[in-house]
Amino acid sequence: MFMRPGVKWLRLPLASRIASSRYSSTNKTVRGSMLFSMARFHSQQTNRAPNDGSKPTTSKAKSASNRGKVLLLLGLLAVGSTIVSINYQKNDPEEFLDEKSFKEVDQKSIFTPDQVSVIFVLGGPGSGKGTQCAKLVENHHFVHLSAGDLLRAEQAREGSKYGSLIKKYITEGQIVPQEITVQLLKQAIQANYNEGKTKFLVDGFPRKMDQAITFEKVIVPSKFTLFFECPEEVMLRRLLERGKTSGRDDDNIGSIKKRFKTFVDTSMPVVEYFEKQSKVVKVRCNDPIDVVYGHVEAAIKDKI
Ligand SMILES: Nc1ncnc2c1ncn2[C@@H]1O[C@H](COP(=O)(O)OP(=O)(O)OP(=O)(O)O)[C@@H](O)[C@H]1O
Ligand SMILES: O=c1ccn([C@@H]2O[C@H](COP(=O)(O)O)[C@@H](O)[C@H]2O)c(=O)[nH]1
Repeated sequence: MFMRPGVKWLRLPLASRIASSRYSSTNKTVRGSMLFSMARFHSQQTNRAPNDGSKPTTSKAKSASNRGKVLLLLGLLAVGSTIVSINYQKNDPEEFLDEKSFKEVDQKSIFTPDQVSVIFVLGGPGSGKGTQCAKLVENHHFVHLSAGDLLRAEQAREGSKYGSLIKKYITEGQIVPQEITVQLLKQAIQANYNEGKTKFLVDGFPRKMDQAITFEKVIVPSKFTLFFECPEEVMLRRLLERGKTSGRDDDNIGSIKKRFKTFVDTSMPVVEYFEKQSKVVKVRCNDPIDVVYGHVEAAIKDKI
């Protein structure tokens, strides 16, 4: 019900998808121009007089008409091939970015990494992201932006046209369409930046490949990702405990199971994507809160 187009395609390794799509498109373009060259070559060949001194055997008119047909055929093939090439070029991650402004190829990010530093904080539901971010804020004066908190605030905001949609996605453990979340983050970062704040922990985001690509393209490339590794049974225990008082729509066993599945299927590919860029710092989170914080400090001390 909440599946969006392109999900299957996104399951393939990103690098190979980009590579294969670019390879195909380049090949098709090359093939298109090769056909034009072949047509030109054919035309040159048929216009040349035989070099044995004999007269051409066919009439001028017939030969011109045949040449015309061949050129037309080759021209059509070239045009068709170019169209195929353009369609191949569409088949890259940006195909899944729904909002026009997010698709603009030449769009520069609003901030450079020198102006604004963003650390993504990822980990399974209940792994302790929010808890550890609070400690980092105390000690390093980061601005903590939790994508989940921003969505819940938008859901609760009077007059929000997205309220019921957000509630549905959150209860189902699904990822809210990126346009909403990226926009909320963009506004929050911009507002803080206007007040002179430049260091951000973006918690629980990006949860899906399209978000990762859009955020880095439209707002700012991330510095690195802090990733909390935690066994599922530990996270389950913590969330059920939190659910006794949190009042969250998704801290119940039904939603928690769905969130775990979404985490594995949809969010882990994001971690793998950044890992390939050597931009992931992993922290073991199955220890008491202060011990985990010790791991966090040790892991990031040379990176902030
Ligand atoms: N190291 C820890 N040991 C025991 N309990 C913890 C630990 N870290 C966090 N908790 C508790 O587990 C619950 C979940 O923690 P927290 O809200 O920080 O996780 P989260 O990763 O931000 O979750 P979500 O993604 O669902 O928002 C909280 O009740 C918190 O107090
Ligand atoms: O980028 C995001 C982040 C979160 N969501 C939705 O919110 C809930 C709760 O997130 P927490 O980080 O656990 O507070 C999550 O399960 C998603 O449904 C999102 O859609 N996109």
